[in-house]
Amino acid sequence: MGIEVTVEGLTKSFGRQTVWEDVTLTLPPGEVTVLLGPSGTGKTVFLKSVIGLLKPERGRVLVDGVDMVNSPEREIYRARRLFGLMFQDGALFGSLNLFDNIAFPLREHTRKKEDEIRRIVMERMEMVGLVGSEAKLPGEISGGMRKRAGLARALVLDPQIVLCDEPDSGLDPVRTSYLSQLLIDLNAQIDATMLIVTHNLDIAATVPDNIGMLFRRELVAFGPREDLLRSEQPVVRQFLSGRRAGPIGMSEEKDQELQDQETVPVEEVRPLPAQLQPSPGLPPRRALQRRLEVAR
Ligand SMILES: Nc1ncnc2c1ncn2[C@@H]1O[C@H](COP(=O)(O)OP(=O)(O)OP(=O)(O)O)[C@@H](O)[C@H]1O
Repeated sequence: MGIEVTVEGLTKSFGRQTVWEDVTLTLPPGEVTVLLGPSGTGKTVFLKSVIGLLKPERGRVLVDGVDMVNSPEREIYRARRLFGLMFQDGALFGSLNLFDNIAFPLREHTRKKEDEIRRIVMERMEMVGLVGSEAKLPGEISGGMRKRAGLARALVLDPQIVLCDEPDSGLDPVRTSYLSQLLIDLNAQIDATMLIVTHNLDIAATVPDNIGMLFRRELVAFGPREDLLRSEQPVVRQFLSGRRAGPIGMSEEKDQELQDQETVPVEEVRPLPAQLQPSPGLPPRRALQRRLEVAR
């Protein structure tokens, strides 16, 4: 089962530049959360802070009793084993074939024998639809395949928390739909807590249980998918509709004067898109069952 991640009063700066401050949120166990925000608002910095690769100046990130900000490095290192991390470009080693890339964390962090490693790698490659491509080099496959390989590699150590940084970047709309389904299917299979950074509005609308949004150095919104998709908050509405009128400008913050001159177009009321369900044959998502139990 996925592990809860609790973020309390987190503040991160680089020199005099505050990236965001006082961020507080909870990622419930096994639930999928999408983190949105204009470019440069610190989404990647947030992921790196959650896993303890960057050190915020204030606040805590609690994971399985370890504070990923303030605990001793040894404990943070141990807790990091609970995470699977998928970077934007798949971050594969160019000289290793897909099998060896995906096997890498197992060879590096465990003492498993080669036949056990083969079993796990093939199982993960099957999950992401890459069986048959074991011998290919990253340079010989498409961007979408590289992303799926990055995802398979993020899964080999049986993570209970999966962090994905823009898993859709560079993918065409059809591949992005497949990726959305893959993320939900993986969640149904492994029940890991997932945090996905994306700019893709279809993913935001159909994949997560929760959505958060960073803007102007703050977490300006966080809540259930349905609430965010229906939100009347100008910055959330603007981002989700992709229009120019609103508080977000080309360089993140728009001049108030300019904003006052804008006429915000009346949006047609669209039905709320349904959340994706696991593919036929897969188990139901346990996180949703847990939510229902809590609501009873
Ligand atoms: N190691 C670092 N040292 C100094 N500044 C950094 C460092 N890493 C990130 N930043 C700054 O922090 C800010 C947030 O960067 P980040 O990459 O997290 O944004 P983002 O929201 O993920 O952007 P995008 O959507 O474009 O990927 C940027 O201004 C960036 O220049």
